[in-house]
Amino acid sequence: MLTGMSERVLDKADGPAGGDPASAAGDMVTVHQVTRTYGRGETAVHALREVSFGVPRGELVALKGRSGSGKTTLLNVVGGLDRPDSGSVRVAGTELVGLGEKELLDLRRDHIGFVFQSFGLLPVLTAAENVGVPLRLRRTERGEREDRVALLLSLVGLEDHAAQRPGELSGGQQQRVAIARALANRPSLLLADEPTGQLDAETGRSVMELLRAVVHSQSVTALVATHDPQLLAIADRVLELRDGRIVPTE
Ligand SMILES: Nc1ncnc2c1ncn2[C@@H]1O[C@H](COP(=O)(O)OP(=O)(O)OP(=O)(O)O)[C@@H](O)[C@H]1O
Repeated sequence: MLTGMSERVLDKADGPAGGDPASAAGDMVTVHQVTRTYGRGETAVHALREVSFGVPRGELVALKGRSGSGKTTLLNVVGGLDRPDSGSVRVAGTELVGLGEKELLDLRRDHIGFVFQSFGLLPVLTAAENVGVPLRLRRTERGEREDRVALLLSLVGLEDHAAQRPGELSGGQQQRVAIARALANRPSLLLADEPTGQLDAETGRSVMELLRAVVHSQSVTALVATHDPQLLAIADRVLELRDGRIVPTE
C-alpha cells in the first residue's frame, strides 16, 4: 500500500526544508480578494474575481470547476508564475505580491513543487536524471543527490525503473516521476494542474492516492486542480471555482 510505503521510506527528518516560515497552525496558502483580468474593455476576461481562501498546512485541497473557470490561473498566481491585478497571496508566510522576479524564482525553488497534466519530463533523460534535475540546479553534491533521487523513486514505487526514459514508461509511471521530481527540493507546497488528466481512471486514482500519501507522510500541502469527480473524494477538502469566483460546495 502506498501510504505504508511512503511512511517507511521517508521519516520525519525528511520534511520540508528551509525552516518553517509560516506558523505551524497557520495556512500554507492564504489568498485574499485576488482578481486577475486578461485584456480590457469589452473583450476583458475576468479569470479570477475577488477570490479568497486558505489552504491549511498538511492538507490536500482539490480545486474543481468547469473548463475556463479559473483553476489554472489560480494555480499560476499561487505559484508565483502569474501576478494578480489586485489582492494578496501568501505562501509559507511570504507575501508574493510585490516580489521581484528573482525573489519569486527563489520562493518557487525553495518552497513550491509543480506537477502538470503533461508530466513535463525531459525525454532524453532517465527517470533518475529527471528527478535529479532540481537538485543539479541547486548544485547539490553528487552523493547526496543520488541518495535523494533513490529515496524519491522508491517513494513513488519506481526504484526498478530508474534507468528508463519517459518514452519507455507508462503514463502513470511518468506522472510518478514528475511527482518525485516536484518533491526533490523538499517543497512545503505542491501545486498540481490536472495531474491525472491524461491517465485512465484507474491509473489516475492511483496517482491521486500517491499524492495523498505524499502529503500525509511528508507534511507537504497540496493544491490540486481537477475536474475528475471521482478524484475529489480523495481530497481533504474541495474548493469550487465558477466563472472566476469561489462558490460554496454542497
Ligand atoms: N493568457 C491568457 N490570456 C487571455 N485569457 C486567458 C489567459 N489565460 C487564461 N485566460 C482565460 O481565463 C479564463 C480562465 O482560464 P483558466 O485556464 O484559468 O481556466 P481553467 O479552469 O484552468 O480551465 P481548464 O480546466 O480548461 O484548464 C478562461 O476564460 C481563459 O480563456
